Amino acid sequence: MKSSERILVALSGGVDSAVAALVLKEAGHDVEAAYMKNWINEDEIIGDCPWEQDIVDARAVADHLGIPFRVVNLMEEYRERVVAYLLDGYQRGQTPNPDVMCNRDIKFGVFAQWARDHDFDAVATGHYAQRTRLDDGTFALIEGADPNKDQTYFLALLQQEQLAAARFPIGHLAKPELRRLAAAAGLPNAAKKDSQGICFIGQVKMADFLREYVPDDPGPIVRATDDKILGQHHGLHFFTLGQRKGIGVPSNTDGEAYVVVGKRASDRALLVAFDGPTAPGLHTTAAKIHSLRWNTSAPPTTSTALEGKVRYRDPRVALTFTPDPTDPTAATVQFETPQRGLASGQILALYDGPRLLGGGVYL
Ligand SMILES: Nc1ncnc2c1ncn2[C@@H]1O[C@H](COP(=O)(O)OP(=O)(O)OP(=O)(O)O)[C@@H](O)[C@H]1O
Repeated sequence: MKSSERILVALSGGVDSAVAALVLKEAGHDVEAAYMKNWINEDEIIGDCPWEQDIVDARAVADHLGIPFRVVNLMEEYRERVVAYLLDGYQRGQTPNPDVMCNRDIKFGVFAQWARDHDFDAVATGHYAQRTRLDDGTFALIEGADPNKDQTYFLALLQQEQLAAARFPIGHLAKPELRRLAAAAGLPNAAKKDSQGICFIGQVKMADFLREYVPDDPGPIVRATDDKILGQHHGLHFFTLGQRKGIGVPSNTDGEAYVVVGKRASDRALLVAFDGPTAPGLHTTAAKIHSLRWNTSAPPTTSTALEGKVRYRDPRVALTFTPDPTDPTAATVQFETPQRGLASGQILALYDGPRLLGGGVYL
């Protein structure tokens, strides 16, 4: 790495990417900033999107740091790559992860290409992840130093070329320390609340988004244990395996709550059962994975003991990874302990200790 690089910081208006820009600037890099604009922000079909305020905040941070700022319009690419994937997944009854795909295809895809085209050496974000150079000159991605904030899960599908041109300047920081740095530097958004949820919908709830874009497709709510019809739902796409909230069927008198345990395509039935270790279909020890991508140059070629995060914020769990001998993008994983609610379309991130190796999608 050159001692001083020309780096484009993806500035969201939030405090994490603001401190990312600050850290790089203080390290002597030639730093510029860009806000990515996505289509949903522009359409403003649903609710109150904070994107205009985010741009104001991002610009104020850039001004404060004295770095150039622009808005990069990626609405078309976003619609094609992330929103289409999201809607298609939900329509097929799956649980897609737009954040992971946004990172793979937009931030470290078209946005990174935009940066290359404009002579930047790298793109930096405010993700809590640590990138280190290995002896062979390749890069490894290690969990963020703050265990409560680690975001490597969302970077599970990045490949080595993407890591090579990525920078994560805040990965070594704990959030309280980052806030202190932001305040000490007088960053105008030092006390701004953390954003929640997926990168393009902002504060909009996924259910509201789906109501707008996916037609209702009603069917029965059926108890899996005895096939009793308990009610009606508006569409299977509103539900995910393991979901308890918003099913619309009351608990029984013992206070046992219903949980989604499956979807039956033939009659569009939402299958539910009382939540617990014996709920049929809720817990699994084995899963098939497809669309695997690795950031390591040596992905496992035989059955290998690894760890995995089955969802963001879950701890790493032990598993045996067995590659499909005929398809390098497919595998089977066997978990040491049963895992709850592994929905088709969700992402499995694969780790060797704190090092993220890659990830794939549940079949
Ligand atoms: N609209 C956007 N424009 C530019 N960069 C963005 C945008 N949305 C997200 N990012 C980048 O991706 C990183 C992770 O995004 P995420 O939505 O998880 O935000 P976050 O962790 O709350 O960070 P921040 O505090 O910077 O918003 C951000 O730190 C930022 O670098």
